[in-house]
Amino acid sequence: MMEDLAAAVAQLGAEARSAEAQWEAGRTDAEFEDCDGARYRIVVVQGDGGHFCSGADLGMLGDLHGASEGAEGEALREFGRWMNGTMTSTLTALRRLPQVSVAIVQGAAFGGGAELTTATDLRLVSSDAVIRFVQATMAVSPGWGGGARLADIVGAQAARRLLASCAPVTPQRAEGLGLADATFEAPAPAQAPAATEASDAPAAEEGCPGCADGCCRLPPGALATLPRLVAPAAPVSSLAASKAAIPAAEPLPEEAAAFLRVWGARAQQDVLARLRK
Ligand SMILES: CC[C@H](C(=O)O)C(=O)SCCNC(=O)CCNC(=O)[C@H](O)C(C)(C)COP(=O)(O)OP(=O)(O)OC[C@H]1O[C@@H](n2cnc3c(N)ncnc32)[C@H](O)[C@@H]1OP(=O)(O)O
Repeated sequence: MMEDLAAAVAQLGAEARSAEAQWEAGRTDAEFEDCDGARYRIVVVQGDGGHFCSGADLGMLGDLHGASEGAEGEALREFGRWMNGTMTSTLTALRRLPQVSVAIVQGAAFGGGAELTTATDLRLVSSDAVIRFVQATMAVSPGWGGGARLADIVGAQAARRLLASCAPVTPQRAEGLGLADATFEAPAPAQAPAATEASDAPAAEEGCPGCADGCCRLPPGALATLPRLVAPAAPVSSLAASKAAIPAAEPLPEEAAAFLRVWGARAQQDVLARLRK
């Protein structure tokens, strides 16, 4: 999934740049003439099989963990560096495409999949969708560049809460947060996935900082990086200006550094060991 997305975004970017170059050079052919200098006007990101995106491959993460316990997780850390670099640059490239981009979120958008929802200009969220930033339950922080983008969309404090609580975000809550620009009825009756998970989370322990979403069960260290992840984004005047303002490198280098500090650490390895049982 990661390589396919990277290739598709690179292709779109190349076509948009070449179309703009042709337009400027006055060399437009029939295909471009009626499309304002670019072959595509809008980019839609949508999942299949009833879900938007389930994030990183947990089976592979479990295998990597098992294969590299003796090597102190070097294989896992190497994968984390590759995934962080590839997914952050791909989603930043998607975010910077000149076309208007729209995520159509149906079913689950979990972990990296939730971060993928932040990489488009707009989000249309189906009634059966659940968006869930589960990274902290795996003792890691956003690794696809989605922390800063989430703050840009919902504001820094709401982003901290979503990243710290790992709470399932329903379409209604997403609309209230501004994470959904519109909601629509799911095409077919579908059981919303994992929306009930919050109900089986342990009740907040006495003295928990007031979060009823079960953040008490987060592994130690999972929250250590969050305060630095969601720096307030600079105000932007227009969609074009907002895209031009996005640096081609990862949105927040410290977001990548924070991720690589916790990726492959003991807390994550303990979570992966439980997944393998
Ligand atoms: C920075 C990125 C971040 C990190 O690396 O820390 C991550 O993204 S970690 C991954 C976070 N994602 C999850 O925790 C999602 C886990 N999956 C689910 O909660 C459910 O599968 C769900 C809600 C996506 C779909 O539920 P549903 O009941 O509709 O289907 P199944 O659960 O039966 O799943 C069908 C089939 O897909 C396999 N599957 C689903 N998600 C993953 C995944 N992330 N990695 C690998 N495989 C996944 C699941 O095992 C089933 O396979 P099968 O062979 O049919 O048993």
